[in-house]
Amino acid sequence: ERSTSSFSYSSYHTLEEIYSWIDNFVTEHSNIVSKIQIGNSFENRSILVLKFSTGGSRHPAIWIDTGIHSREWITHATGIWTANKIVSDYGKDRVLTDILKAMDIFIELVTNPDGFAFTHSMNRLWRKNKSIRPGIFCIGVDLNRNWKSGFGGNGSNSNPCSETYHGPSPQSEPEVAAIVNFITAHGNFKALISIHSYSQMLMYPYGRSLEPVSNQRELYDLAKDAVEALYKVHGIEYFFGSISTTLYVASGITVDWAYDSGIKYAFSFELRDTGRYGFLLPATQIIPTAQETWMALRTIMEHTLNH
Ligand SMILES: NS(=O)(=O)N[C@@H](Cc1ccccc1)C(=O)O
Ligand SMILES: [Zn+2]
Repeated sequence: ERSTSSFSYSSYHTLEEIYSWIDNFVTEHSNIVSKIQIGNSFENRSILVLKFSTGGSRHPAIWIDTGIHSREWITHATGIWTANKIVSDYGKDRVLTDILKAMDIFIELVTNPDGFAFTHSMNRLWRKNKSIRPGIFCIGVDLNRNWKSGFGGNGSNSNPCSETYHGPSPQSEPEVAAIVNFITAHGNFKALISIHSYSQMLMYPYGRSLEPVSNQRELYDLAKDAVEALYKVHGIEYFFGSISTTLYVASGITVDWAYDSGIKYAFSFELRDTGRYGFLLPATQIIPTAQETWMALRTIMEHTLNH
């Protein structure tokens, strides 16, 4: 493909198509977007991040990741649409323009490239990465259990054959280590949003325990505002609250690490639907899902800008 104008935002795409889109997208919007390789996956694929910046050296930053669980295809598709929305609305949407005047936005579209490639080639419902280790006879680690905060706790599994296998040690997986190293080296991230599917929920830490975070009231109120903004678009209802009280206890997760690292606005989405199609959400729902999710993301980013 030579340009993003022939790219269908209402279709699901392969890893190669997404990486090609990224190159075209950065070329076409080089004034505000750049591509950063933050590392390599276990099978040695590039791990790519889009940086949206209007200049400045170390602007406070917002992190968004999609596709950490490879079968959750609606999340990559939503991330791609969101990237295009940002460049389309910059200069037109006052809130977004104010955000980008003061902050940088980083989006990692394919956070688990090996798993994603595998969902296209061999197993559509693959969740984990594709790491293998001597003497271990099942493949992959759950990248949403491999983070240091609460590592190995309840809601993660030490059995390598489990779908929630936490891995041999915190950040053992290159896909997780790459993000930790990048965010830690940058040192000025104010918000992190990790996007999953499905269940229609907007959640914040902690997953590892029922203990409320120090700014729990603020996160509750912000989540409430965000899901109301989401609802106004297509009437889709989300639950919201802390992960452990809204969904289940889960340990070693992205947002607990982010929060404990000082990123006080840490959220995780579970996008559409509530189980009718689940991970196999029809492509006809990509754009409606992305449109409503954008309004929630914009609400969280605006709050981050103003606090
Ligand atoms: N997307 S999902 O079906 O895997 N559910 C997620 C739920 C989840 C999402 C964010 C933080 C902790 C837990 C999971 O990792 O178990
Ligand atoms: Zn998930």
